[in-house]
Amino acid sequence: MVRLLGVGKRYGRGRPVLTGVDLEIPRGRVVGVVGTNGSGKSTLLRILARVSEPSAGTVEGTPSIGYVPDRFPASTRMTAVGYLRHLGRISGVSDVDSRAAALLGRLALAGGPRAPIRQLSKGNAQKVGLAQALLTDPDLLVLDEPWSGLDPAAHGVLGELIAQTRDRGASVVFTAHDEELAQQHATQVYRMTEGVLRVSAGGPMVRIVLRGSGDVPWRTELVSRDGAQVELVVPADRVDKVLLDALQRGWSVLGVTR
Ligand SMILES: Nc1ncnc2c1ncn2[C@@H]1O[C@H](COP(=O)(O)OP(=O)(O)OP(=O)(O)O)[C@@H](O)[C@H]1O
Repeated sequence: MVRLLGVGKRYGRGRPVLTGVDLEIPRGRVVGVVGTNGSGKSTLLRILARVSEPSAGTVEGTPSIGYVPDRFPASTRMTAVGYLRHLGRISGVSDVDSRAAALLGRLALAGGPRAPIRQLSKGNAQKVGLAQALLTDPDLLVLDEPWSGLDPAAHGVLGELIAQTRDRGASVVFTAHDEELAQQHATQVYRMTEGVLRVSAGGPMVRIVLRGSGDVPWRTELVSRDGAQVELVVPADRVDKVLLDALQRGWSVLGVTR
């Protein structure tokens, strides 16, 4: 349904934020993208949502899109239901009032559907953002860190909404910081490392902390580097190889957490 080929992104004259990203999102799939702060996840999602153009490569496919950015802009004077009604009418949604009320009810929006959006907390504004993205039954639902700011009850509802979207044959792409959470909800999980996207192994992951100097040769596994200390998240079946390789290169192993 959507395919990115060799997608790159650079803001102004800065260093590339995305490099050679190939990604195919077929119908009925849920794709999770994990990675550290600043690795390029939101940039990738903005390109998928068509609110940003890539600097290199191509984006194929023209699905209808529902997009929730990492921070839903909650500056409007409208009420939640008024805002959804307005958007629904622009998009030609026929039963917009009942759909909006049902979505907001399900997400348990604090203050109810007539709550003024400007007065909502981050999590509640996020719920209006989700309702807005789902209102039109899009072919592709793009969710940037949808779990952040949501309370545990809403976590469950979000999981159900993602599964229902998948079950009606649409696709979902989301970002998350927590690999386990991503594996729980996605059919396929990718890891973004400094703008390079790789399939994440999917099996159990192991955290390794090393101390050493010089280049880090395990780029796809790199989570963070703080001076001489490096943290990697490695698929369990690669742990022995990475540890052996690290010791041979003169790194010390500070910790292994399974
Ligand atoms: N509009 C912009 N102009 C210039 N640089 C930008 C812009 N948007 C993002 N960047 C830079 O691109 C890099 C990747 O940012 P991005 O928001 O895509 O990362 P992220 O993985 O989503 O991070 P986080 O987990 O913190 O949300 C960062 O270095 C960021 O500073």
